[in-house]
Amino acid sequence: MPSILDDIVAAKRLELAEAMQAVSYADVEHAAAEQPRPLNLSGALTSGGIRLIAEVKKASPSRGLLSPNFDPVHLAHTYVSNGAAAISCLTDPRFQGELAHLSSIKQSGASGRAPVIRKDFIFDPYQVYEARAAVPTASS
Ligand SMILES: O=P(O)(O)OC[C@@H](O)[C@@H](O)c1c[nH]c2ccccc12
Repeated sequence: MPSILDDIVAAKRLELAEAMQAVSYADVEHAAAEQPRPLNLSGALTSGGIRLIAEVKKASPSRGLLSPNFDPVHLAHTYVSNGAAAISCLTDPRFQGELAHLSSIKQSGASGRAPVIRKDFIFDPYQVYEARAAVPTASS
């Protein structure tokens, strides 16, 4: 019997195929390579004391809508201002996440204050390049 993860991965494979139709592997790889060097995540998490990764998450399948007035940029800056060591941004549609949330957080300058990472079901390097590219590369 397929588990929920099997269903999610099947859906993700379709989403990935669509994204690759819209932006080629070579283009997303190139866009990622153009980005400035990211902040050091492992350094941010090992610099002493309790280090927290704060999550930008609008909703979840188990809990429903978590943040009705969801503002990813505002949330990210609030987290950093209050001491978060890093920001994790959900980009999966089952969590009402979008790649655009990650992009807007990065473009707001938050990624200069703390490392910003993509939280999603990652199984292809293309998705890592998408996360590095500043502009949304998929029709999300
Ligand atoms: O809010 P929930 O439904 O309890 O989910 C938590 C956790 O499973 C979820 O945040 C998570 C863990 N790993 C992931 C990978 C991708 C997307 C989401 C996730």
